[in-house]
Amino acid sequence: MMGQRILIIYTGGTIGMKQTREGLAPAADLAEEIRSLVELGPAFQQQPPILETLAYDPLIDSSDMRPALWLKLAIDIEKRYDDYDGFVVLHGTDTLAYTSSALSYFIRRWGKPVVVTGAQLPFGFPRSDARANLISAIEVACTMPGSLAQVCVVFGSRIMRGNRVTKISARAYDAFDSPRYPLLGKIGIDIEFQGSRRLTHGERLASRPLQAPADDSVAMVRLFPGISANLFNAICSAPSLRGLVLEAYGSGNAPTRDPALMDAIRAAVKRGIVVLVVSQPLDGVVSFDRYAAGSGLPGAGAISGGDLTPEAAVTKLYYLIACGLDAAQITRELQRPVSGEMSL
Ligand SMILES: NC(=O)C[C@H](N)C(=O)O
Repeated sequence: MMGQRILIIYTGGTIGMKQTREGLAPAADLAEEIRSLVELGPAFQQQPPILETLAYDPLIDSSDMRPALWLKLAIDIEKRYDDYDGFVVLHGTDTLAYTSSALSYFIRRWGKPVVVTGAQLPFGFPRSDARANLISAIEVACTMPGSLAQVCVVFGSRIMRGNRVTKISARAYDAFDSPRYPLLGKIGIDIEFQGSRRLTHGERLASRPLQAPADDSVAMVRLFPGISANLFNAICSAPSLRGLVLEAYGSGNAPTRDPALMDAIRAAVKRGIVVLVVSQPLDGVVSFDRYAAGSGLPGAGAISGGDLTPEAAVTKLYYLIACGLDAAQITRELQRPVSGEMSL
């Protein structure tokens, strides 16, 4: 029997960086290192996987990631979907949670693992996590049970649903967590999958052609004590704005004693801007009826994002815009999951 065929797409990030005078910067020779990778886990001793690589040009620090690139990544994977058993995406950690969320929506074929990973230290550095993360990602791509196959993030000791992760550390090797949803599995001496985290896909939108969404069609605002209607109006006056993620306090609370702010939100919604509310705490869920202070936002026409992470919320808005939906359709689609990103 042949080994699994895995395509490794290298987008950049610390995992393949080299030291330059300006600091760490992406370098191209990681693809060579991957090809010569022999130190694969026990799962491969009998049947080594067939690894192929696709390196992007230019390689980027993930701070340069853009919505159009999510679409390109999704198309690159979809085009090759039948040729491989699984996909590994090597990505910088800074915006990895956005990309893994975006891929869970933008890739509209299901049934194969798409594993996103990266590293906190470059491949060649002593004590780097790059090799371990890469090998774990390949092993997960080869062995993930079909019933569990989805866009996931493998990093440090955790296997997580792609649209549930958030970066929690710029220093620890366990840089990501899935605070609002259980892990898909754990990486220790063995890789242990949690078989019950099966995913049901919303297939409704899969036939709609995707257009790269404009960068400035989505914005994100985090509430803070002192936030003013003026500031909110200034952001919402951008003519291209279609959707706004509002990071509210706790279970969706906002300063309801500031009628000007609530009026500004109401006016934005009236102009066709979809306002999607998520919760600021790592382990937060929007539940507007818990506090009186939670009544302001739905009263102004904002929509609950439930337990969506901010990353999954922003990318979902971009995705629904990429599907060509209008404000009423976007509002409707936000109430249900596309790809397991929210609990109902
Ligand atoms: N650890 C990393 O990969 C950070 C890097 N700045 C990136 O996101 O590309």
